[in-house]
Amino acid sequence: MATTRTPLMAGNWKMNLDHQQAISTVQKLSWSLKDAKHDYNAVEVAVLPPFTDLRSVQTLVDGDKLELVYGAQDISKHESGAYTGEISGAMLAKLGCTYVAIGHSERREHHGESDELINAKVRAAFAHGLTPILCVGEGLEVRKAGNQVSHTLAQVEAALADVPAEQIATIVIAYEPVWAIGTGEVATPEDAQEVCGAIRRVLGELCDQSVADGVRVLYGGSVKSGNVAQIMAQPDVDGALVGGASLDPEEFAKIARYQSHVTA
Ligand SMILES: O=C[C@H](O)COP(=O)(O)O
Repeated sequence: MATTRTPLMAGNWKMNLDHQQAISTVQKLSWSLKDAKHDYNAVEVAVLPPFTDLRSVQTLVDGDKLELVYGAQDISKHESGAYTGEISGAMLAKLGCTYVAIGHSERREHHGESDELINAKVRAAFAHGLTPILCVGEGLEVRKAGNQVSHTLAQVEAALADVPAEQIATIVIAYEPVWAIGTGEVATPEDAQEVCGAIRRVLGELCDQSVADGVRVLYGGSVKSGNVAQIMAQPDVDGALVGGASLDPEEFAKIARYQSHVTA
């Protein structure tokens, strides 16, 4: 079935760059993309800075009328109140966020986030008009046992429990094998396709195939300008969630311009 899915390149800065560095990084990124005459309608570009940078990024994006979009790296499941350190969906929406990453493996591992909590966060994001970038993926032991597909699909199903099909239709899912994150060990294009294709199949079972065919499934894990084109050539990979390489605006611009590597 011919389905148009606009690729998304999202840069997850993790706990890097203060609010001044954020401004200069976004400026350099937008200049690089402008110099390359980047078509944002053809490949959407997003950055996910730390919470403390969001107001600065919002001011720059609004002031300079930049076409790139931005989001947060996490969200509270709560609406408001006595939850010290938490950031609500309403706060993120007020800052003009488009996206919010939910369930990143670093939050699952270092902050004990359960599938139940991740499901609550997905529902909180939708309640405030934010688009979740739901992160899923297996660790090395699961991969070695050959259980990467069943493990990842179980995460997807748990995160989307009781989420209506019309919301699932707008979600972004990022498949990030944990063993490939920040290690330089990128999954092969075939590895990425195996799991991304399986994610689309399970979305078809949860909703229907026309919904599944419209959902963007990203790959994340040691993506760089030198390997992005091969990964993007896979039929069920619709973009990348980029960590370390997104801190270098020129490198991230090259990743967003992956099509130029193909035609170069
Ligand atoms: O959110 C991004 C992923 O964790 C990938 O990080 P990485 O590109 O540094 O491997």
